[in-house]
Amino acid sequence: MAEGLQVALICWSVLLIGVLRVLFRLMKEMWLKPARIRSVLWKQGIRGPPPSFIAGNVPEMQKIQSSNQKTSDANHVHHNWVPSIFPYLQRWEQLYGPVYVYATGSKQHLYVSDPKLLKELKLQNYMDLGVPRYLSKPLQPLIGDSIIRANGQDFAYQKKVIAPEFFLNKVKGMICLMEASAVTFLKTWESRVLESEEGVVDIKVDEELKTLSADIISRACFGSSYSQGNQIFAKIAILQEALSNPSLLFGFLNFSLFPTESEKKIKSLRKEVDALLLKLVRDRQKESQSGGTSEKDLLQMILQSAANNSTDRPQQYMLKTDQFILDNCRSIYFAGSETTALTASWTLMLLALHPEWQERVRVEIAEVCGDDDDQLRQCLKDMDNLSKLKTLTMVIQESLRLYGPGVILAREALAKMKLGDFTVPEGVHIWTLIPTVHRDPENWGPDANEFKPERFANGVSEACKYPQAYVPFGHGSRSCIGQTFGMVQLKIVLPLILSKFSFSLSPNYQHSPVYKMLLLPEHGIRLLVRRVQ
Ligand code: HEM
Repeated sequence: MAEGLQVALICWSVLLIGVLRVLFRLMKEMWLKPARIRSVLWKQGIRGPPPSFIAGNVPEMQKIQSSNQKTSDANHVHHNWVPSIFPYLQRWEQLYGPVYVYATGSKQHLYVSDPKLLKELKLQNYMDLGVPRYLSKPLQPLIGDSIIRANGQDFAYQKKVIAPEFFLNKVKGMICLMEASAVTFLKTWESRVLESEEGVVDIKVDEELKTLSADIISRACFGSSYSQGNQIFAKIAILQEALSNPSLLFGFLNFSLFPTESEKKIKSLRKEVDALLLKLVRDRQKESQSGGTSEKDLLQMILQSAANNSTDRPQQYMLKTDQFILDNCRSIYFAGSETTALTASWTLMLLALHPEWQERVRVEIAEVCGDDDDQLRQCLKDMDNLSKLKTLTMVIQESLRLYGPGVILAREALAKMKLGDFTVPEGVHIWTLIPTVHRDPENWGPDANEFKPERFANGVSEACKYPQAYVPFGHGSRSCIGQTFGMVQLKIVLPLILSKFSFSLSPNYQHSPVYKMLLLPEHGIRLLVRRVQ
């Protein structure tokens, strides 16, 4: 009997110790650690909205968001739409200045829009500063463990393998495919305009340019197998849509014990995509082994590069070359396709609003490349001619300032680090809202919310006081690896479009930029398209 009591006592004690340990761990993660981080930041003079226990500032964020009525005036397109997407970030910036701290649950975030600190952020080493793990985890079905999600040594390895495939010398080799794809695409617009009664058609240009951009990236990735690539990318686009939930940003997701319908759909789409991609990879490997491929597309380059760099490959990729390739193919489509299409679409919307700039760009294209269609096509294949398109470059730069598709720069301090005079504890997430820094009147002047491409006449360094705060492609070691590819694509596609068509806003256009991982036009960009006289 006494023995039984003893055993029961031991069991209860073990259970109690277990429960206490779990409680202590929860307390540490939910309260002590966040409180310590906040106190470190607080002692350095960094303030912010007071968080509540467990939820942090989430209730306040939801309250500000829901009280923020979206004003959309169909007759007036205003470029200061920023308060409508993250109103709390703006409100807190007004209250606490360009550097402040806030919390979502136990996660501590440092908001930074001070240009001097942006410069410091740019200089940080990738070992100290990476992409937030909680943020990239839900995107795993899309980006896997690719370069977009990798941190530390893993990131360094992936960047070494992939980034060189997007250097200028490689992009030069892709100009012909960009041009060919755009010319084929524009034939459909030509016949629609021709067949219309009054020579004008109302087109949702963002939807259609998305198809063009996907076709270009598919040709760049898969060469002659691009039509299979297009099918795969169409499925990836659905996957991306299924994952685009803005609340991912702050990690306050709905928790469910069982997989939801949407999670099941995401899983099965991912399986389908990977099976199709793997077939392409296998076919290519077989062709290579039989010495039968002369393809120089991205898939081939990544296959070769992955093989050549196998000695310094991190352990987790030793047995997973296939996974490495699949993850990066999905990621390149995700990062490169819609971003470029959106930039082209917002640029056309701005040019539709500003016919004088539309005409200036058209005149420049004629001056550099001549009026004839064939002449233009030849001219655009020469990189030197692309760099002569100064007015077009200014227009694209201004469009990226006001409507850059990338909205958030997010980082996580992977170790305790120095940021200017501040010490940032490990685990802090650092945020910059790109459209806010692109509209800072202190940096850009009182006309910061106006479309004025002339501000870029002498380059970015002369356009504003702090050029480091112009970040449409991000900054530092994590900046966009596809910047050259994207810019070259825009400088080929836009001249081909503008030399043939003129644009004005459709009466059906409703100006409503929204955030869904990228800056999207909620109701599409509807423009009236006519043949240039
Ligand atoms: C106009 C077009 C584009 C814009 C505005 C754009 C913008 C951006 C931005 C803002 C980032 C985040 C950078 C940061 O956090 O500092 C990024 C990252 C990235 N972009 Fe782009 N991008 C464009 C086109 C492309 C293209 C064409 C590709 C590939 C073909 C590409 C591939 C990537 C990749 C792989 C990353 C992740 C880099 C990393 O995590 O280190 N992007 N891009």
